[in-house]
Amino acid sequence: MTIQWFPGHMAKARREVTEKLKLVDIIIELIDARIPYSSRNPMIDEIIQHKPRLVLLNKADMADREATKKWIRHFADKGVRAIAINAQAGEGLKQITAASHEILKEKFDRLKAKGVKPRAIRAMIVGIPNVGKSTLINRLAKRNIAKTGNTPGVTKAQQWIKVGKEMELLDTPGILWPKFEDQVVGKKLAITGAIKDTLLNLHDLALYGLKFLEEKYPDRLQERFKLTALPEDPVELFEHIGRLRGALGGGGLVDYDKVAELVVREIRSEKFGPLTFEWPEEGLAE
Ligand SMILES: Nc1nc2c(ncn2[C@@H]2O[C@H](COP(=O)(O)OP(=O)(O)OP(=O)(O)O)[C@@H](O)[C@H]2O)c(=O)[nH]1
Repeated sequence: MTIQWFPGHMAKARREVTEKLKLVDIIIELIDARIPYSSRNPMIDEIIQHKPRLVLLNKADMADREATKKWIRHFADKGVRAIAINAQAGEGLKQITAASHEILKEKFDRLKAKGVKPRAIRAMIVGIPNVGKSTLINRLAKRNIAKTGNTPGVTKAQQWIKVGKEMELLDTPGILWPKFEDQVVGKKLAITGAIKDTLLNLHDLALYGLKFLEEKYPDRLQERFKLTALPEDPVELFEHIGRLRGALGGGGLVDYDKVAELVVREIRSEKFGPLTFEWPEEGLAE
């Protein structure tokens, strides 16, 4: 689903998350393992304040394992617990309750010392659109609950979903807006499919993807497009791919639109294997 984010929507989304903060012990922040920086809401720290949090690197099946390990260490260095999961296949989900327990241990021990009866941990999932919030909620609930495509601003009665005996989850996730200002962030969101019907020029996006592959995964690029060498000129690369794949138009000329479409589609559908588009050592501004 695509949401056009206007200032009013952002204020409303923020307000909704802020209100629900009071109901929960912990925030489960869902991000995309392929773009852990770009898939975070730009104001997340400000919004959730000092509320304990667990970061889930979702879609880890589509990300570079090495990068995911590094990101987990990177978060740990900042004192934030992060876990890699695949919400679609239900992988890594057992760790969620265990990690939440650890994060909240002190708080719950304090309550216990005060004589408060032990209770389940209350949690809420937050994240930008398309990061996998509904998929995860359904997985954790073991049934179909969250409608994919909740729009911020549409309030309904809160319900709690039991996740085993030890956790309760708000049935509606907090949907927060993505980063917009930075063009490269926009490209990363588009190339991973977080923004589908992209306003970005498809040629630009394909070029970005090819350049990224050339820099980070040159072997995979060469292999897939049967390249003996990587051409300097992107036009040459487009020509080569077009002829190889028969992406031709009138007069047998290479159709650049078709090539761009093909490149973006193949990157999104993992034809180049699992890819991570940003690494912690790049020192992206936090
Ligand atoms: N490969 C892979 N795909 C996933 C994973 N989690 C979710 N997806 C897919 O990502 C897409 C978006 O998932 P949703 O659960 O609808 O995302 P959402 O965050 O609820 O999206 P909004 O409702 O727009 O806020 C769907 O096509 C899911 O099947 C995962 O771990 N791995």
